[in-house]
Amino acid sequence: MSELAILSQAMIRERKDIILSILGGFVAGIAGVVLFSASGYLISQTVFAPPLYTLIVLTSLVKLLGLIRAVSRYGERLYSHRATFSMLSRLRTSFFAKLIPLTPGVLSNRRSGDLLARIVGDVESLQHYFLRVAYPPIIVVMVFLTTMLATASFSFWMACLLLLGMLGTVLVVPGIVLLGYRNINGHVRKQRALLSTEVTEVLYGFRELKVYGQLAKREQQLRQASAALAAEQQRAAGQLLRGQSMHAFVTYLISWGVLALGAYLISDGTLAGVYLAMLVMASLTVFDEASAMATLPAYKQDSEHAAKRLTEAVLTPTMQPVKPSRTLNTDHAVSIELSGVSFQYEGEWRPALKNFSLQIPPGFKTAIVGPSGSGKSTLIELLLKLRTPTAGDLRLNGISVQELEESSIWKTANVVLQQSHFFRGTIRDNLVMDGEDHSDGDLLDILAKVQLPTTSLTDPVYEKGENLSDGEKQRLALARAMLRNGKLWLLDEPTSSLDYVTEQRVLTHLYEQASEDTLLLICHRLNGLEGMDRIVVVEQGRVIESGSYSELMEQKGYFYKMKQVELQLIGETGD
Ligand SMILES: Nc1ncnc2c1ncn2[C@@H]1O[C@H](COP(=O)(O)OP(=O)(O)OP(=O)(O)O)[C@@H](O)[C@H]1O
Repeated sequence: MSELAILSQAMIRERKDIILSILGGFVAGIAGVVLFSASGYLISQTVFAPPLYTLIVLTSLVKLLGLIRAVSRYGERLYSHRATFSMLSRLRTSFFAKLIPLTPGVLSNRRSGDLLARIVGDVESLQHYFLRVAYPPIIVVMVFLTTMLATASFSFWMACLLLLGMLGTVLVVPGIVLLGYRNINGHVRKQRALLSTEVTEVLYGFRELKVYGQLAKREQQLRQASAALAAEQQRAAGQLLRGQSMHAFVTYLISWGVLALGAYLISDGTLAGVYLAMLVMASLTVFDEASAMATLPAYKQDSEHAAKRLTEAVLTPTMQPVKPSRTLNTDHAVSIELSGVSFQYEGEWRPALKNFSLQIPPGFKTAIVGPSGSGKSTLIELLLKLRTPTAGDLRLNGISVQELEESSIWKTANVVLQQSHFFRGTIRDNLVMDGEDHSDGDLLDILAKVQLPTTSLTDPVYEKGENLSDGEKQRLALARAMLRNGKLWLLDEPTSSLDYVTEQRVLTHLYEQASEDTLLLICHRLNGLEGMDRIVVVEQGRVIESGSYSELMEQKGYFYKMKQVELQLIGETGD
């Protein structure tokens, strides 16, 4: 199964521990079988009042086997868990490294509530693959074959009975359980995903649901989803229980078979009676070693499914990232070049950007304006390499973005996105996010520039900045960007929630700081754009006008009309 390739590769890297754990498991299994067989033999021997030394030897052997069994079981657990956790840590880091560049795409393709729960759960599920699926059958078969060989020296038919039991417990019972479990487990997964999505929706949309009177209805749906999941889980547990019962049935059937066959062979004179208890004990113990096989199908299903979903999430062909090898020079203003760029969100019927071309020389200040939904924010996401264009080329300093390491782009860019995230902590924690050292004086200076002069660095910030107004969040996000020393400013409606006066004050400081840098500002308000080197008007993913403020006003095209509408709205008359 190709999805399990990642697990197999991880297992190959831990082969030393794996071999040791298999060896430990085999020795523990065989020691167990011999221990109980020797006990059976010891009990039978006592009937014949053997010499004392025979009893001493047998008792010591039993004790020694007990010790060997315990030590090798410990070794097996130690090495198998060490291998598992090393594999898991490798998988976690490699999966995380693959996921990070794809995060925006992955998150937008799937419902995030389900996705988050799934990713964490799926990686955890993989640990069961080695521990409970891959290596137990190897040990079970090895122990069975060895026991069968030993039994064959007493009776060929008894060895055949054990072979039958091995086929039953290693193949037939797990196969039957797997068939039933596959179907039930699919339902459990579906219900779990549904519940997880419902919970996320209710948590995030709690306020709106309450205001619009939909909370009771959503709670009811949540309860139904939870009950449905519990019912499916119960069915799955029932199926596993059936598997364990079938295993016990086969165990006892074969052990009774061994007893009956032994009795027949004794009466026939082909087997000495003193061996019967030993053979029965061997049969019971060898099946005990195989008890893990009854639950194997559940773990097999879970880990295979987890591996499949993780592979889908990070390695679908369209999302395969190109290996970037170049870095962006962070010392100088950056030039931007877009030629014939198109981009379409997955599942969308129309492209967000169509054959979009634009050249911005280093140090240029460019405003991008246009109606809502025209593709402006998408442009910034492509420049930050958060998404990959479907066609065309984006270049920064003449280097294709595909060839650039994301980290070097992010280091150079001072970014304010439409929605900024704030973390629980203090204002200081939320300002200093790049790990660089900033003195309190610098931080307070920046806060004053973004018109937050009374804010203290130790003021608390709640999760997602719940205790901040939208305007405060925007100013804090601007302060965060202004603390960086990047030479490329990518600002997506950074002041849309501010009043005109505050906006102008903040932007004055920002433009002062960015005087030598390249600046791309997305905005809806058209005031204050006179100072821009270029204004680009975008509509339906295309550039429809481009030029300086005066050029566009002279053209009397789209921008001019937008400006007239704005002037009328704020009470100043247009032409
Ligand atoms: N994550 C997404 N998944 C699917 N479609 C999206 C996604 N984000 C944006 N779109 C679509 O892409 C188009 C361009 O969106 P974009 O956010 O770039 O526009 P915009 O010009 O920045 O809008 P606004 O001014 O309202 O912020 C829109 O039609 C939008 O519906």
